Amino acid sequence: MGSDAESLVHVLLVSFPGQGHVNPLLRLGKRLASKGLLVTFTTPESIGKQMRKASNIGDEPAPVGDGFIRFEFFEDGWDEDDQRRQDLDQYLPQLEKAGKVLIPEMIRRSAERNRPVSCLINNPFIPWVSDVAESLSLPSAMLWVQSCACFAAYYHYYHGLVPFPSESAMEIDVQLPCMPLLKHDEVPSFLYPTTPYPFLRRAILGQYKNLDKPFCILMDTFQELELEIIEYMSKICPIKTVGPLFKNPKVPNANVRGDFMKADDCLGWLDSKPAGSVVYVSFGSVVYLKQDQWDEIAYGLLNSGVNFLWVMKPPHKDSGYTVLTLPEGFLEKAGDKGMVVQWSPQEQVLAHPAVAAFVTHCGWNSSMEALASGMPVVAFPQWGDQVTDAKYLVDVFKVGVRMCRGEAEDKLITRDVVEKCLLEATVGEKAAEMKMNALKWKAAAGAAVAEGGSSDRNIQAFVDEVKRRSVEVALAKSGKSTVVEAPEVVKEGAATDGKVESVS
Ligand SMILES: O=c1ccn([C@@H]2O[C@H](COP(=O)(O)OP(=O)(O)O)[C@@H](O)[C@H]2O)c(=O)[nH]1
Ligand SMILES: O=C(/C=C/c1ccccc1)O[C@@H]1O[C@H](CO)[C@@H](O)[C@H](O)[C@H]1O
Repeated sequence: MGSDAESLVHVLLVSFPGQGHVNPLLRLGKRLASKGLLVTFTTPESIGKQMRKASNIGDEPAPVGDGFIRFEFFEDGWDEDDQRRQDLDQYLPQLEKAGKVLIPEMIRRSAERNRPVSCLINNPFIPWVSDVAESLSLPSAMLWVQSCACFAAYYHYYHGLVPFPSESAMEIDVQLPCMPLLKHDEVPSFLYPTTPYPFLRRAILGQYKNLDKPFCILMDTFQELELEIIEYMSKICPIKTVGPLFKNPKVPNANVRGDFMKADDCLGWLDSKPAGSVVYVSFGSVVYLKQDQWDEIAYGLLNSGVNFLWVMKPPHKDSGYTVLTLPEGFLEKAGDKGMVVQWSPQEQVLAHPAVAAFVTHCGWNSSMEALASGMPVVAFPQWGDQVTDAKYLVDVFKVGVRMCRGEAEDKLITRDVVEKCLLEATVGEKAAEMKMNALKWKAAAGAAVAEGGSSDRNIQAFVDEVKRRSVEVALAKSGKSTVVEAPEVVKEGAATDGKVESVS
């Protein structure tokens, strides 16, 4: 490593190995690096292998703006093809067991190589990272990768602050402070008593047990988007909004990516299509539909006559899902009107002028990417935060039409409904209105991350705080007492009124 990188304050980012977790944490990493930090990004080697294969991840730190980002993966202690990784109730404890040994070792090695770690940052599902930080007397922060509205919903559920659907009252609506009334099926669906995904509820709520440990909760949203609930929750928790993280105005650095699969080339095909003529269809990295629903979407696309780019990702080999197929003759009937890929360069697709609307499962990354790209959506939520995101996209942000309600609905959405929604989102008055709203959000998102915008100021304040704490950590480790008057100004000696003291 060059001496430049060694002189920088070093933060370690630890990610749960899911695409929807890696993407925002890596984007945060790039943003922090661009502001002059050395960032190490880590996640289990099982995913590290895929990331190396899909993207150009080298062994050397990559320069990003004023700083650097590097990757170092860790073994989770299971064989490469262990199927238990698909079962979170088994995998999360294993990850914790391995991580609690290997992350401190990684930090020790770093210190030996003259780049001591000053702060740890994790994303949900792996709250033990804050315990590791605490055990090493290091500060920690957490990046929440969903909306602030969902953060608030889980918070109120965890602390029993308002009634949620329960076995005795399944269909009650939920009123949270500073939020619109959520119908029972607009509450994050892992909180339903009947959810088939209780392991995901446990995984998410695990973070709330440790919520007092991180000194800062970073969020991939922006103040102007969720103003009231952000202000409300900021009085309870140390929240800093830093989104949309995928927009890095100063240093796009497209070379550092965290895709688990190489994206298929579809941009040339999009280039050949007229402006605003294509519908982009993708359900993220985890959701896998049933074959009959897939068929209805296929016919809905054909019948609507729109051009379409459809992501049909292969299921994980251990997921137990059967590989989906397209109806017989589908591709021939679609001809040049349609393209089907296994994985797309989604950020670029959403920014492409040929794309008119996005049929999405409403994962938070996809939702933010759509909003920040000025892209209207057809909301097709399946579970978890997606049902709440869909409510916001359609009723609050007013950039979408609703194609379904999600987990509690449990019914087949027919080809006629699919066709109707596609047309509603692409032609006519409503489509124009949604596009106008989406463009307003795009401008607001751009302003939030531009120099001096709300998210940029928050990132800068966070970086300053990490730097300030890094001096305290270094002095504490060297056995000296410190007084900090202002960020980056450190004096040895006794504390006086209004000043922060830290003693080793
Ligand atoms: O073909 C695809 C599908 C998805 N994504 C990216 O994968 C992430 C999916 O995250 P999201 O929260 O939307 O859904 P999840 O996969 O976590 O359900 C987003 O950043 C997308 O841009 C992509 O790059 N190409
Ligand atoms: O990433 C996940 C879930 C991963 C998982 C599930 C089961 C077994 C192994 C891994 O969920 C997505 O997270 C996003 C960020 O929290 C969220 O916005 C999406 O809606 C989820 O699909």
